[in-house]
Amino acid sequence: MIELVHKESQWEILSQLGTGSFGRVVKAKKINCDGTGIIIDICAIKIIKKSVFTKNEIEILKQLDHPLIVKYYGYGVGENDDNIYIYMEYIDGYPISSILKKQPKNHFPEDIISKIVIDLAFILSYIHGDERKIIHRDLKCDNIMLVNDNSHSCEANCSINGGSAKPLNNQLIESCVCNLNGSGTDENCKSCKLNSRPIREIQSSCESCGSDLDEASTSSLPNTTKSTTCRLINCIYSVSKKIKLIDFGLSKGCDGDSKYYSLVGTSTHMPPEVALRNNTACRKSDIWSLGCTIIEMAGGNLFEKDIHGKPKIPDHLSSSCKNFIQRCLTIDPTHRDDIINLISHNFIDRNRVNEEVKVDSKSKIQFDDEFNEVILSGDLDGVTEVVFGFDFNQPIIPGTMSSVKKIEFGGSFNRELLVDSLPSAISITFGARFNNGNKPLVVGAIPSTCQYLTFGWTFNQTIHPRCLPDSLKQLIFLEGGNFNRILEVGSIPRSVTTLILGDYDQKIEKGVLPNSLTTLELGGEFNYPLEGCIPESVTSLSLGYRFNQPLTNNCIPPCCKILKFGLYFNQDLSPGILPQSIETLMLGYYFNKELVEGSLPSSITTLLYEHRDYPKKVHADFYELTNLSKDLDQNEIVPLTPESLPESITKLTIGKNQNHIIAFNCLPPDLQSLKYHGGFSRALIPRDLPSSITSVKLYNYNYEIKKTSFPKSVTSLQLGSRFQKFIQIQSLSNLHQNMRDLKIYIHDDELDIYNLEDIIPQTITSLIINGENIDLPIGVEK
Ligand SMILES: Nc1ncnc2c1ncn2[C@@H]1O[C@H](COP(=O)(O)OP(=O)(O)OP(=O)(O)O)[C@@H](O)[C@H]1O
Repeated sequence: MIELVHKESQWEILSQLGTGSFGRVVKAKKINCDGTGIIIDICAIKIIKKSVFTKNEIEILKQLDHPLIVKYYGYGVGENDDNIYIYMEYIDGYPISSILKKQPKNHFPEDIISKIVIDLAFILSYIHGDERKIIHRDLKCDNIMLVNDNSHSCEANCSINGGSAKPLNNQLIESCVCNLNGSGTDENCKSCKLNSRPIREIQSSCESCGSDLDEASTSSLPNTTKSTTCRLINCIYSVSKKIKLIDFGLSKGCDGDSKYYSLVGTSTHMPPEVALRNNTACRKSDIWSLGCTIIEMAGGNLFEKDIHGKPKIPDHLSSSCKNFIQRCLTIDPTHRDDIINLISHNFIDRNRVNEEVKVDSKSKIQFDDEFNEVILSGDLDGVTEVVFGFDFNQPIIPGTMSSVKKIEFGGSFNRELLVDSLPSAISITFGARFNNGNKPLVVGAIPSTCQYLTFGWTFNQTIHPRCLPDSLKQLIFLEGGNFNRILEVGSIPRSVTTLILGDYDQKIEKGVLPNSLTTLELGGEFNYPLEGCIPESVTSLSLGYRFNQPLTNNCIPPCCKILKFGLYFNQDLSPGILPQSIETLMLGYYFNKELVEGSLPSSITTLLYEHRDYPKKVHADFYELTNLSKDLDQNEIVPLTPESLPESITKLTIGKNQNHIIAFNCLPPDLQSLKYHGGFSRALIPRDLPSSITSVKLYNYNYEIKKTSFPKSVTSLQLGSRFQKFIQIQSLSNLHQNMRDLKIYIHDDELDIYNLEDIIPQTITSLIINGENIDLPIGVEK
């Protein structure tokens, strides 16, 4: 790393941007470029005392190059002082925590929260990704800057409200240079026009239109220049569409999911595993902080905790937003979603579509199921989202839906889609009976704006090359649907990243699937060799229940991370067949081949073994399957052995086949989560489970629980299932003191909760019995 000498004479300090616990940040201009290597003009400089400086922040920053992350330029050692100067991109904007303070009720509207969360999800997936493996460790509103993009003006926005618009001017609210010693603004400074205004305080009036931002305060501005609707966040959001993440001072690189013990971060946003220093902190610790950051943006009080120690989720949020937060706030990090899972959560997905859809207008029309009249010109002017009910089956006349960006048809619609009938649609979803009036789609019927296209069960028309637009990102033929036409090269546009081919039952020729694909699901019936047909770009591949073809070298794409086989797959997995990129592997119920050492790549962290999925069509075959499983002779079962499970596995799910017994004392050494649908043939003994394990689900275990049955690391336990009730209830009192979450299934007639009062350990903070949440402590109402 090149270490420069920071010469004060070369820099003109323009203003102070902020202070933090490690130092201060200033905006500065390079006035003398003399070959020091720094070529940027204006930048932000973080000034830190050498005594508290670690190279950590710069080691991390130099690995990052992302439009939503502050850019790092270099660092210098003070020529005449004992400071370190970190040169970074100057971000013209505000920390969103400051903007929040000026929002009514200190919260952002949910649509703005969702935009910020989408950006944060992209940032986290970038830093957490395997190429970088970086944990930020201090995610919070203070460290997220809302960027003010001066290339636009909010003049139009403000003048609508009668304001005297002027461009946003950041200089106005930065503190005077007299404050550069970091001691706070100098009230006596003659040149300081801002007097003792706190550093980077956001004004209480909108800078753009002068309107009062605080409803309660009285403004000296005449009424004519006041805008009641213009709020700073709206002004900024109308001119800026992005955030930037700053402050990597506490960040850490992690190898794989290496753990850490240090107590770092901000207490309000700190995940339990960091507070407990129990060495389970990992990339998912940022996910907890993400949940807290959303609560912060939604005006929640992070000090208000529920009985599990989780911050309370504000009531006013939508159910999908609440669910998203709940998933971030899962106590046990092994059960907490990672960012890849969260990106496909409907809070992000729905809003990602909506963000693109609701560019200008807010209007949505949902018709009743009985509505079935022709839409005439002018009926839907300005409407951006239309949802038709079940009965609607009228032709769409070109010119009647010019503003519609998102459209969903109900079950009956089966009219031919005419060219230009949906000229601006971004998302189109057809219902169950749609088959384009039983004619092939013509070029232009699906508009060149369309990015998300879903066909229902009936659709089965040839898709001619170039018939679908190059704008398309996601193409879905529903599972169990009829679509089964041979796809030609060019049928699937080169822009598509997600393709779900419902029940497709055709061989796929080389080159048919474009290289843009990252997610591919080949439906239930598909059972053809994969060789050459799956593009190398695919990172998530799901094969349907019927697939059972031998795998050849390189037939699985080399960067594939998620690989799912369905029910019937039972082919040799010789070492090297599966690429070293796979992190999640699902092997179906009938998989019964020997797994030798190296069969499963050592990149796997999650293994679902003997998985039994229930796609619609499988129901028809259910009896066939049940009989087959009965026919399996115990001797024919190939057991899992310690050699067959790579040490990298942290999550293991084993299916229902009771004969698949593994040597428990040889489970992978870092295993964190075990879900076992089968039954044990003996009681657990102390060395059965590794001491890394935190979550155990035993769907069919009926031995007495001993004090040593579970290692002290286990904090979450499920005993029994709906079909296999747990009967050794008295022995639950032997559960150790670290146990927090307990889920049990017992016979209803044994269920007198108050009898459990003396049995369930007091340390349990979450108790679910037969699917019901039980209020704790038990017996309080007695
Ligand atoms: N690149 C930048 N451009 C503009 N302003 C910045 C930049 N970096 C930091 N700031 C401002 O300076 C403040 C302090 O920066 P930062 O959070 O990086 O410092 P810190 O000493 O690490 O703080 P903390 O106490 O949160 O760890 C930020 O809240 C922000 O307002």
